[in-house]
Amino acid sequence: MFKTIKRIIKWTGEDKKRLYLGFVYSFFLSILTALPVMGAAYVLNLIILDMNGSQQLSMDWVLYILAFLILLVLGRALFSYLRAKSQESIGYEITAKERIEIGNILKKVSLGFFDSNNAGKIASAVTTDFSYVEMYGMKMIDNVVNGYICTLTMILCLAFYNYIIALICLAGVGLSAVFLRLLSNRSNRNAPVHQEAQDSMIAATIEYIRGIPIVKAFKQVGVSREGIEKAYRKSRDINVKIEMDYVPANCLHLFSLKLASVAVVLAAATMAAKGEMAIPNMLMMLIFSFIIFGHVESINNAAHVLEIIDATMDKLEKIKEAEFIDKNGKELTLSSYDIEFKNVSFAYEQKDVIKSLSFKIPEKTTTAIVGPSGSGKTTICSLLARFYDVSKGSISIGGRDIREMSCNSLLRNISMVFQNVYLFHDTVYNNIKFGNPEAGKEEVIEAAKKACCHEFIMKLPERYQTVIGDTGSTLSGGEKQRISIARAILKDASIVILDEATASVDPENEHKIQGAITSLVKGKTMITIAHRLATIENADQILVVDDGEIVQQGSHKELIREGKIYKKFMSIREKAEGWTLA
Ligand SMILES: Nc1ncnc2c1ncn2[C@@H]1O[C@H](COP(=O)(O)OP(=O)(O)OP(=O)(O)O)[C@@H](O)[C@H]1O
Repeated sequence: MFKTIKRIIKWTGEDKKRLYLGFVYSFFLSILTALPVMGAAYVLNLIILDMNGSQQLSMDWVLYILAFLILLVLGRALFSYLRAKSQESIGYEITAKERIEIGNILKKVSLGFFDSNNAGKIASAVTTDFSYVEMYGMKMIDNVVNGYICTLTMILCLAFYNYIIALICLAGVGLSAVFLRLLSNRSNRNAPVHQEAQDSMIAATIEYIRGIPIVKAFKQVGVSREGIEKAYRKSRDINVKIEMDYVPANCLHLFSLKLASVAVVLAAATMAAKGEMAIPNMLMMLIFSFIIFGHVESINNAAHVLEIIDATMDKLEKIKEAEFIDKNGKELTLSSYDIEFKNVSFAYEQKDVIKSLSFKIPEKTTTAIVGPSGSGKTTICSLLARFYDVSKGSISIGGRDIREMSCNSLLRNISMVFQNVYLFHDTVYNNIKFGNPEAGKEEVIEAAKKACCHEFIMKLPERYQTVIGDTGSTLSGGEKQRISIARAILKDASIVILDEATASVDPENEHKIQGAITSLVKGKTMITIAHRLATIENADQILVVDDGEIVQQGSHKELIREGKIYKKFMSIREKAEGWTLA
């Protein structure tokens, strides 16, 4: 528990001073909590002495004390405010910074990182897990550190009146600390298990929401719900088990505090009965002991949350340790755009996917990559964009190895149009402008016109300011594709990587998409994962990939002459498109 507190304090960085200042306010707060009780006991004592006739009560003196007590209460409110002001916002400020930092890290890691860290794990780390740190981090530090400050101050005040009662309280706090340690150890063991169950639950929820259209289409609602129900049930079972695991240590902790409370009451009452302690002082002791044990009880609650925070910090540190794919990359400006793959091999974890591949793509030419499903076409493009690094060999653009370049300077030269278009939940305008944040309104509209989208955008309710539904759900497939092409046109990069849609679109949309692509690739070096016959036939060069190797390379005519896999592939495409080759 204290290790986690030290860790959180370290994590507060520049705000550490504010945190420490909060501890100082807390110390004064404790004194201001103790003084009114002591003052009240003193006044009560005077009243009793007056009633006994042993001392005359001066009303002026009582009024002074009452005014002083009011001042103390106001002072308490002030220090409470100052403590909250200096400490409570720290958690929110730091987590906001951390979230931004993690967002930046995620942009720079290899895509392989996301294969081993599923979306649920990352999403829960930056949302739910982080909210524990955000909302409870400072509160829990307050509970523990300020709780102990207050406890020790109160015990010192008690010792001033009666050292036996102070010792009983100290013993109660000490004994509870032993059980607190037990509780802390259990929390330490259970927190990662709790988080894992939570990660699976979030991953299952994301999966369920993403899959809803397919589920509806196949009328498989029951089957799809099985996954999330299983994850929810598992989370429930784990949480119940964890709670049960806490019960013994929790009960022992509370029992030790209650036992100490009873001992305080008995000792104070005995002393009062023997006339060794005045009744008001006895009442004051009891109030003090309740305050002390109340603080220690909240430390118990904090122990559990602090262990969850500790596990969260472990998880976030792991994300932060992720290696940047371009850690040695420089900001380079390219002057030519010939692409060369030299003996490139690549494996996803253990699976060899690209095997010693070599080819050249001259600047401003078009290259079509064809091949069976799973042969490695997408992987080749991902390697060129450096979503992953090659395992062997090298890829160069304009004679520079892409590993010398930062991802920013590399991707500045590449536009990508994916088959599965991703549009942000934002306006049409911003979705296009994403291609070039510096672009003005005219340029955005110009790009939209070239990509044949201007017409349909003008028919949308808010035109360019229409907000696109989640992942573009309010637009047709062809419209989404054209918006993504407009985005790429606006980027105006020298290399275009295009994954041609496999799904057939209606002839009008097909025609418009082709028009948009023609505008996009004018004067560029283009690599297409090609499915349409026209694209393949018109390419300057065709690479036929099979099982991660280039099995044929050349122009359409050359490859048809060679026959082999290309001819077979083309005849399948012809049948699909209803063409016949001359
Ligand atoms: N992230 C990944 N992790 C592990 N294996 C992967 C990953 N992505 C692709 N693969 C595997 O690598 C091989 C090549 O995949 P790739 O997507 O490059 O093929 P493709 O030719 O583009 O296929 P398609 O035409 O079906 O899109 C396949 O066997 C695939 O299962």
